[in-house]
Amino acid sequence: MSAPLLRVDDLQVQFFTEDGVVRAVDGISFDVREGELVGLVGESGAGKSVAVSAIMRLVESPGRIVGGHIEFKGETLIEVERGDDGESYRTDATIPDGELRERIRGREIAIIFQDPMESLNPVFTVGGQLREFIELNRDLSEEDAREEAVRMLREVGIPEAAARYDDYPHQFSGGMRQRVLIAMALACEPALIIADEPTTALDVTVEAQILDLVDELQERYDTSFVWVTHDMGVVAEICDRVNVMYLGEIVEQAPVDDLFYDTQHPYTEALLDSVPRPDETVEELNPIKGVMPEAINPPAGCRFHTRCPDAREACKTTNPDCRDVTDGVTEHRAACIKHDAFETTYEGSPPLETGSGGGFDVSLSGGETDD
Ligand SMILES: Nc1ncnc2c1ncn2[C@@H]1O[C@H](COP(=O)(O)OP(=O)(O)OP(=O)(O)O)[C@@H](O)[C@H]1O
Ligand code: NI
Repeated sequence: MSAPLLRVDDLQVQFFTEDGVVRAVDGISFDVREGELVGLVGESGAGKSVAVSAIMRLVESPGRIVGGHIEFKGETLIEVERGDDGESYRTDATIPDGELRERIRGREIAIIFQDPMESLNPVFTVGGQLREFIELNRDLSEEDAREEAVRMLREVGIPEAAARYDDYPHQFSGGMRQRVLIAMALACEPALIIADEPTTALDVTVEAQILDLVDELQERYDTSFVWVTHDMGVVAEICDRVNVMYLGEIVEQAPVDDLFYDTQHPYTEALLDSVPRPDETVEELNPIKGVMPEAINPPAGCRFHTRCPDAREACKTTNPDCRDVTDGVTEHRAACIKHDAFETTYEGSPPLETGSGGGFDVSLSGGETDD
């Protein structure tokens, strides 16, 4: 098998706040192969956005990448090691800031955010912004860049693209603005697009259109994607492989079908039970019990044990790594000591009372209760 396009190895990102250190991303590893669409899914606060912004070294202060190694096409986007003094520092293998900005960002790796208004400038026309971006990044003349911009707008399904070229962002609907951002992301034909909940703010019909578009474009351009979402329906529809995050860690990692039909982690099970599934009609949805604990002071042992229906005494002390729990062929990993792959005392350990009493139910959309 060829080397992955993107390899994230033991990434750790922390925020140094007045209240203490937030372990937002706490040692995650995953990779993305050519042409693959890889999902990053989990509740609000799991660390999804921080993880993807670390790939482009866009973590904002007081946050810092304090450990790990990220490789893209064999180049080191970042490598952080801990020195003898306990401080973390970038190794010499890490490519310099200027090079990352000029050679990688936008050209090789593009990012699409949830809110297009944050990425589009309201005082310039949509077409003008797209044209300028193409001109800057692809060494085209103004005229050629303009033509290319119109072509890209057409490509992402903007009706009457040439006529809409001179419109301002506010004259576009939310879905149309998101299409413009996709056009901008695709404009340099990057090898990888990182999308952080780009459809979350859209209504379901528009979301479905955008997801179809992404599917189609992915096939045509063979672009790889990292797709951040809290929506298992979106995962089912577009992902090839999936990473499930909980409190800064990846708890399950699998090809999408295995994740749905051969679920190995109780948190993933809970996630699947809490949302309507495309493949099943259920009488009633079961929201995940309890509130996700704070990343500033995560529970000892398995971080999910405070809400886990399968939790036992042993789960209070062992924080399992994410390891192969099935046949070793499908690359299906989970971080749960109930599996034989973990030689622990789980079997003989007494069950824990969790989740069921008190607390309140959380929905995936970010802490609102559904009442
Ligand atoms: N600037 C910041 N300062 C302090 N803590 C932060 C900062 N940004 C993020 N965090 C913390 O990092 C953790 C991960 O946040 P992140 O935004 O990555 O979650 P997420 O999975 O993307 O959630 P959502 O689905 O709501 O977007 C959270 O505990 C969050 O409070
Ligand atoms: Ni986020």
